[in-house]
Amino acid sequence: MSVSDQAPIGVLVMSYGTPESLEGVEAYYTHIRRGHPPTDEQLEDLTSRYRAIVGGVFPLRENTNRQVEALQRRLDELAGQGRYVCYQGLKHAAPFIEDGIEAMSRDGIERAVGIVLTPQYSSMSVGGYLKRAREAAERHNVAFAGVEKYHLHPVLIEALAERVTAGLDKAGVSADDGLVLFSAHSLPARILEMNDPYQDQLLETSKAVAEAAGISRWQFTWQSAGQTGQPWLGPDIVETLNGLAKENVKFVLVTPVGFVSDHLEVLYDIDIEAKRHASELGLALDRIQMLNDDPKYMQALADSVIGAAGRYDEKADAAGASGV
Ligand SMILES: CC1=C(CCC(=O)O)c2cc3nc(cc4[nH]c(cc5[nH]c(cc1n2)c(C)c5CCC(=O)O)c(CCC(=O)O)c4C)C(CCC(=O)O)=C3C
Ligand SMILES: [Fe+2]
Repeated sequence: MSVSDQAPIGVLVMSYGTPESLEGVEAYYTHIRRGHPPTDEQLEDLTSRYRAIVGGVFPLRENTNRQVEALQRRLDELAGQGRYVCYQGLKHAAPFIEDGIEAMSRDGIERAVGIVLTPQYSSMSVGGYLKRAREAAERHNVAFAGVEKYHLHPVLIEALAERVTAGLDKAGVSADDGLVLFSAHSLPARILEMNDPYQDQLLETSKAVAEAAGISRWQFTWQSAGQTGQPWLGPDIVETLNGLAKENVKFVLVTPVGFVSDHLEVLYDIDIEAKRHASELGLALDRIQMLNDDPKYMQALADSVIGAAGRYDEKADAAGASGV
């Protein structure tokens, strides 16, 4: 093995990003809206949702920091200290995806792997992250290998199944009495015409978790759809809960499978909004604990990163074999 094969590989850990303070919500929202500032009403609406979950202090960033530190430790354990070096790259906040690649380049990193903190691929989610990362990497002459998905990684499925079982146990409900409601962030319905794998992968994750946890009663629903005037994928969780109440379901365990962390779409959209709606319907609603820095989740991420980095070794082997 040549010296360069031992050189550290940069790991760009990407996520949606969250503001650093309530004052930072406007700049964050403007970035999400591709540079168009929100109206006062839109800004107040989003700020009040953050106020409701974090009460003015911002724990959300620290949560991501902890995940990246835990992934770094796991990679060190699996591959040896110094083999992988993690950097953050956020979609809508600093350090942006491009900042992460730039930092790698400054540190002399020549090869990078990118992974997103969401398990399923959509051209509108993971595809967008990887495109930005790849373009930045090209500008900086850093080789880049992206992880597109890990939605059926056996250790991820195990981690989610454990949390489903724990959620049902906590409620004192057997696997057959409660209904497990898998959920994920909706996207504009036009992704269906684009043959996007998002919906299929979400259903594959849900089915695998249900099987691993021995659950027979489960459904999948969308949540957190945007208001863009165009149709988004449905049914939304509110409609789904209405239907379940009519079927006399008494307990629902919401299991977000497209999210891995405690953030706004979970702490507000499920814990406050969906819960309030469920209670109006006389339906008990609880949610699984999010994975955050769960050791099994870290294992699934580390394994996916090492798998993607393996593509560099294959290339090196092929080059060696052909004498290039
Ligand atoms: C697929 C998907 C994921 C899951 C995959 C992934 O993780 O990437 C995700 C995650 C997240 N979305 C988040 C926050 C927001 N998303 C918004 C708006 C939008 N999301 C979209 C899609 C997704 N979003 C889309 C198509 C829009 C419309 C505008 C656009 O085309 O981009 C808005 C604007 C206002 C609103 O509509 O509420 C906010 C505040 C936070 C962080 C919250 C925190 O701070 O904890 C997280 C993890
Ligand atoms: Fe979002």
